[in-house]
Amino acid sequence: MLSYNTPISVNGQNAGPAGGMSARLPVKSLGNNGPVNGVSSNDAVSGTGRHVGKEQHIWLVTGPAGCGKSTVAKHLADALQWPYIEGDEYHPPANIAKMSAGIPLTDADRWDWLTQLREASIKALDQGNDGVVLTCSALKRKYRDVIRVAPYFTPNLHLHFIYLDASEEILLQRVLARQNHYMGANMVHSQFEALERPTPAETDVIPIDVSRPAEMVMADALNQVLRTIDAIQKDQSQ
Ligand SMILES: Nc1ncnc2c1ncn2[C@@H]1O[C@H](COP(=O)(O)OP(=O)(O)OP(=O)(O)O)[C@@H](O)[C@H]1O
Ligand SMILES: O=C(O)[C@H](O)[C@@H](O)[C@H](O)[C@H](O)CO
Repeated sequence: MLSYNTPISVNGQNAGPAGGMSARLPVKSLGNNGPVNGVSSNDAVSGTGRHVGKEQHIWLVTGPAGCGKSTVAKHLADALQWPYIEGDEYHPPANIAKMSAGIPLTDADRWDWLTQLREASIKALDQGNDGVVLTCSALKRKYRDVIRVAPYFTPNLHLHFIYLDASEEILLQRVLARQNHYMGANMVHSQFEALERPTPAETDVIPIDVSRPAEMVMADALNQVLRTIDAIQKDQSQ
């Protein structure tokens, strides 16, 4: 029986770094809904945006608290003019209360949140966007597998993860320096305890070293995204 504790094999989603970076945005018709927090459904077009032969992309920016998910995801969404979904905004109040109190979330606390994020990204694509960028810690392999269900039965939908990699010490410094956030520095260690770094077998994950300055990280992430999309476009046109 398939359970959330059983990693699902990933087939054919080769989103790893690829050659042929384009100087232009590689997507022919970029969606123009602009960055939004909390994508609402649009019944008039729901279901008509997908399955029409164009390539669509979900980019999930992942990593522990303070690694720079929001910073990178906003940059990508702005550059690509795609909707931006902030994963933290989808946590139920009970999860926020727990994290604010310094209590790490459990698997049970995260399942519905992950499913909602997956559904929200699909809604954004149903609205006709060519892609969507979302943030989600996705600390464990089985959490990433929940999102990996999104492109099932939809060959033109491509799911990619960016994993923002830095040491616990660096993230502790960044969270300590941050003001007015429910996730306190006391939570950073528990994030690393839960973390299962993506392995090379997870070929849909692009790791990015975020010990570097933010501008360098954002530029690297955008380059990797453009190269990956470009490679897929070329592959499809052959
Ligand atoms: N490469 C970087 N170098 C230095 N500081 C950074 C870098 N990236 C992000 N920051 C800063 O680190 C802090 C955390 O960044 P950000 O909020 O983007 O992380 P996050 O992963 O979304 O955090 P959380 O999941 O806890 O909401 C912010 O103050 C941000 O300005
Ligand atoms: O899975 C989790 O434990 C949570 O998603 C956290 O990672 C926070 O929501 C996020 O990082 C904000 O600090």
